[in-house]
Amino acid sequence: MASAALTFVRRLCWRLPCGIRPAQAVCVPAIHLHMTAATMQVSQKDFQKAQEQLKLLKKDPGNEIKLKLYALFKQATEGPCNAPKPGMLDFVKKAKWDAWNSLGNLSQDDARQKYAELVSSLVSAESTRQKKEASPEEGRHDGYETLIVTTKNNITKIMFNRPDRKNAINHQMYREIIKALEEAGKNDSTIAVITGNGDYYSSGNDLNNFANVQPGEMEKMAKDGAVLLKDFVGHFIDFPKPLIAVVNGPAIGICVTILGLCDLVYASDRATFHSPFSQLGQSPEGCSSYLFPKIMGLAKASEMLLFNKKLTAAEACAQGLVTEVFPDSSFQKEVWARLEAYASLPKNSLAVSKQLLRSMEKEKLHAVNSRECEVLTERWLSDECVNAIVSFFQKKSKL
Ligand SMILES: CCC/C=C/C(=O)SCCNC(=O)CCNC(=O)[C@H](O)C(C)(C)COP(=O)([O-])OP(=O)([O-])OC[C@H]1O[C@@H](n2cnc3c(N)ncnc32)[C@H](O)[C@@H]1OP(=O)([O-])[O-]
Repeated sequence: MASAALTFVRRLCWRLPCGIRPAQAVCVPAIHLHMTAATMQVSQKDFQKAQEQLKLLKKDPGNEIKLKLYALFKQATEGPCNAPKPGMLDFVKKAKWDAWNSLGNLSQDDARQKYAELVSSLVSAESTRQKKEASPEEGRHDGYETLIVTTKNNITKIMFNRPDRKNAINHQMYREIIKALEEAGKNDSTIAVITGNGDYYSSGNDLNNFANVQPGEMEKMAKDGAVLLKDFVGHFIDFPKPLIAVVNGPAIGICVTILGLCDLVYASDRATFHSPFSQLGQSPEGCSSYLFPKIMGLAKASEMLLFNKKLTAAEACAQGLVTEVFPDSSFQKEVWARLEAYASLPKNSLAVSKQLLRSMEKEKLHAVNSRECEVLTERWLSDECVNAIVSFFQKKSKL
């Protein structure tokens, strides 16, 4: 059962990003009769230009936008949805049909207009992003695709940088975080800071990590995943300098549990803390099964780790997981001013003091990490876990 369901996930993941290519996949039929020749010409020209521009986009705009484009294209070229509704189990066709059908009686002229506007906003967002990337931030480290890593004013900042995926952590990002921690541990910086780019801190493990699994390779996927996770958490346990989490928005799963291994956690009042392991058929990691009861007491830890309770920033602070909460409007300014002051303190004194606070627990934490990864290896092969992931990809469940 588990393997059949994952095969389905693989099919969906392959088809959703590539399957909806509005400008390329659907040919443009004859122009509409109810418009005047002049409006028709201008609108049709813009519409065709938009289709050409769409093909030139370098970055995948994501399934939601692709569905919108698909729907507007169909409406613009064929009018209101007249196709028969696909069966419930044909998820991709159903998502496309729903998007088209949701446009109701929008006129073809308006659909063309909206299509052109949407493409224009995507083109301009891409051009802004490219300009930003062309003038790299001072002190930026090379060699990262999923992170922005900089060292400035004695601070190495490791920023999750997949904002269009809510900073979900894919395999590449796990490996890059490991590399960034190794660099930050050895370089001249006094402290290291982890934060997120965009509205989320991170939505946790990227569920696509489970998607591209061939039938018969599930056990290998689970074992390899556990090896990577153990190494990832191990680098947090062994990190030699003060490590500070700047939680700019909602945090989910693995990026919540590893907060217990950070030395300070500063949070915006927009942040939330959610570790929905049983909901996903999984189990706690990041040493949270040991550290959360120590930090907040067994009763509160159980509410979070067994029963998926999502905490507000204020609740997380009251329970000791977060050091201090700041209003979102002044969050970056206040926190970075404070961090710059900390980073001017004597570097070696901070490092040895951190070791005094943490070193007695290190052996225990590595043992907990190993055990948590063993349990997760089994969980990832369970029907409970596979069904939860399939359900996410069917868009039936969001947290
Ligand atoms: C390894 C050890 C064990 C780990 C444990 C954990 O971390 S457990 C915790 C595991 N984490 C979860 O279970 C969280 C699952 N995610 C969610 O429940 C929701 O996405 C949300 C509540 C985070 C944001 O809802 P929203 O309506 O504000 O935004 P949106 O949904 O439109 O998101 C934009 C795009 O990003 C995509 N994307 C986002 N996160 C993930 C992800 N983790 N994975 C993959 N994709 C993800 C999303 O599909 C969408 O893509 P599309 O359609 O444009 O191609």
